[in-house]
Amino acid sequence: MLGDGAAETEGRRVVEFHVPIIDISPYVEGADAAARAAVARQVDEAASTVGFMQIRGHGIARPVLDEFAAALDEFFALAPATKESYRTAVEFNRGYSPPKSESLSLSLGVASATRMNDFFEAFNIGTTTSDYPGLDLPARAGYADNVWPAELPGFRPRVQRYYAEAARVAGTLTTVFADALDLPPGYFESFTDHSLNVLRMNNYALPPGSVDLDGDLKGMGEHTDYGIVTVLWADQVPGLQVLGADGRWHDVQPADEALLVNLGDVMARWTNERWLSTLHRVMPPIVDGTIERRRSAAFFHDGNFDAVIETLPSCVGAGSKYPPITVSEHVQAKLAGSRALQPNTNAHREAARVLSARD
Ligand SMILES: O=C(O)CCC(=O)C(=O)O
Ligand SMILES: [Fe+2]
Repeated sequence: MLGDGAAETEGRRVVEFHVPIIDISPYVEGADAAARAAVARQVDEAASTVGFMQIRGHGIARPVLDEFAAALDEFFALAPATKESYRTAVEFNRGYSPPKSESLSLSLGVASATRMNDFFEAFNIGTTTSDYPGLDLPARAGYADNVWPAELPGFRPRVQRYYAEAARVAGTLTTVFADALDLPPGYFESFTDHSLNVLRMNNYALPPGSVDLDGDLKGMGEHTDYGIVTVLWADQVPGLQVLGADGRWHDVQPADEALLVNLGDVMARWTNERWLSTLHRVMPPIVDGTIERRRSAAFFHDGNFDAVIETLPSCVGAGSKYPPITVSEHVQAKLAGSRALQPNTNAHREAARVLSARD
């Protein structure tokens, strides 16, 4: 029996849109099996119905988050020409991305009317070849060197501190996922022991009066994240919208002390869409006719570049919806869309969902 407000569409329960808050401290603190199992059940429910959740009890100390936010402010306050000097070649997802230099909807092969209407600016860091000296990982497959702003000596240690914490939380989440999917403990370790990770720090800000709010302007175009799981820190300012199973966009803001978590395409492929790689976007947060500044930082845990992703045996059911693919092949196709503006022709399932969304 389905409860009030629930219905069934194509075999999937459609529940009223809600991003649940889940306390993951039983996993962070190593509590007993029963407490962990209760967390895994909540994660399975959220992953199967919305693909987004909020986590508390993640163990990231308040000062680490505050220092990280302060570092982000310092970087984005630099002069435009200084920030520009930290751009890297488009094939490397590193350094500075100025406003309107990327188009996230092209990562799905969906062209927007003006193409370049994503006004976010970003600074990216990620896993590098030198993090795994024994493995000889290819820079071109996503392990490019980081760049750091020389003007701000305090930026690097504060960002790296948060990055390490976000990586720890992502690792804990994959432990929860193995339990939630009834897989052997540590199942995902061999797919993530030299994981492509990227931290994208986003700044959504345009000087008052500098914009024509023509309805096509977006903070960040609609997209699904590419990898296994994303840990998202965000200001409590409106802007983020998530596509619900009802085909409508819903506003989402993090609760106090919570981080948002959403699943990416690799997880949807592994689970044959038992779990969702949910579409989301950022609309301009307009307050009193002006765009209100908003910051976020997405930590993408994508998996080893050479990991082959094929449907988990427990999720094959009536047949796989996706052929096997390596993490690198998938991520590079998506990045070619968003950063090099070559529409991704291999994302039919997600593109169809964007085009059918009711605004
Ligand atoms: O700014 C946000 O809340 C979302 C950012 C996002 O979706 C991304 O960086 O992939
Ligand atoms: Fe995203």
